[in-house]
Amino acid sequence: MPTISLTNLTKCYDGNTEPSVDQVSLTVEDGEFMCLLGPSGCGKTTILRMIAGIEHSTSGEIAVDDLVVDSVHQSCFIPPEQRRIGFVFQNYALWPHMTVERNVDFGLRLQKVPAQERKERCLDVMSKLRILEYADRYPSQLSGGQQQRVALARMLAVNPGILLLDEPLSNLDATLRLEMRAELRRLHQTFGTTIIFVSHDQWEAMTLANTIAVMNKGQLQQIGTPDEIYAEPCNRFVAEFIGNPKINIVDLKASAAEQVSLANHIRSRIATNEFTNVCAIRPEEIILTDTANANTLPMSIENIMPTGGSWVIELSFGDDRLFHSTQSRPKWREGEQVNAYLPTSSLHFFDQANNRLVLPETDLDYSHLLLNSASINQKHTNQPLAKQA
Ligand SMILES: Nc1ncnc2c1ncn2[C@@H]1O[C@H](COP(=O)(O)OP(=O)(O)OP(=O)(O)O)[C@@H](O)[C@H]1O
Repeated sequence: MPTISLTNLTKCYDGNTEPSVDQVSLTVEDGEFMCLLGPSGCGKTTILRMIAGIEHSTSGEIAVDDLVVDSVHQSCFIPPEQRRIGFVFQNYALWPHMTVERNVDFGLRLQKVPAQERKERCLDVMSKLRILEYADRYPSQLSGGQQQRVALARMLAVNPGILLLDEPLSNLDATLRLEMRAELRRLHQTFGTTIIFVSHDQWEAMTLANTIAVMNKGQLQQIGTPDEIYAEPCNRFVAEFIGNPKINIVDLKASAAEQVSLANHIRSRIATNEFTNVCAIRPEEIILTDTANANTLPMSIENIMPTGGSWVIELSFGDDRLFHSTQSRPKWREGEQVNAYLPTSSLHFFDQANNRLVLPETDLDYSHLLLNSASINQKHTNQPLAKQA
């Protein structure tokens, strides 16, 4: 299967002041399942359309294996039909007057594949996608998920080296989406096709892709495995975009020196420097305990929100709010005090330009913050916390 390389790929639509895709460079390896992930309007579909050849680039280059398929600089543009790339759109546009089998057969007929081979390939792909029993039905007689599978079958029948999927699950309900995700994973394992998948749904991207490319405002932010992107976001945008509930952000520069705040205590325990702007911690990384120790901070439980199988707990410390998430039923009630541990290794730091900073490892020792409930009740008075000996 082919490899796709984008080098400084840029697209400026006529009349727009900002590029929709801005100097994007990435490689999609043979057999990889990559997801382009980012908020609406960040340029994901435009990249897909340029790879398919439906849109011309403004500058930069697209190569499939060693063959340049789009480069203004080299005056080269290979038309879509010669790229061996299949494209499944958000609305999968089946031919309404053709049966399922005729729809699946469509691309093979265009390629003038002999009748017997066409029949065999259609049967094979319909059976793999479990739509054989609907072969004689028309699209209007199928559910959304079944139509989706027909659209995929139509693409796979022509055996494209590369499959481009533009939010193909966006029109489906939650149950069907889940089924189709499993279907897509199976499909990728069975056919080994190189897939580029566009989504603005981080859950979809994390569960499906081998590699995620996070985009924002036309620019590539980070590329890596789902684990890498989650565990080591390269900037604040990626940290906040990935993760549900969202990562907690503590502005290290916001509070006055004498204020009771997480910022002050993190700053007093970690060797931050003048570049350190914000600290972040994922909700599930906060550990809550009954017993205070040298490494815990006293917090109040403001809210406990069940989300079905897990819980989100809103905590307060002084004027700061943190969200904790857990899959264990909380044993505390709203209004109670709890001790929170923020492991040093779970803290992320970002500079003024919002880029990730790696600070020297320091133990977060909160021993001077071991407060009794009386002192935590002072939280809204902005009194400095008494240090324990
Ligand atoms: N034909 C066009 N002419 C002018 N601007 C366009 C055109 N197509 C897209 N754009 C602009 O380019 C930017 C990127 O659009 P694109 O559709 O690639 O984003 P996206 O990340 O796929 O968004 P979504 O998730 O909403 O589909 C947007 O600001 C959009 O308005």
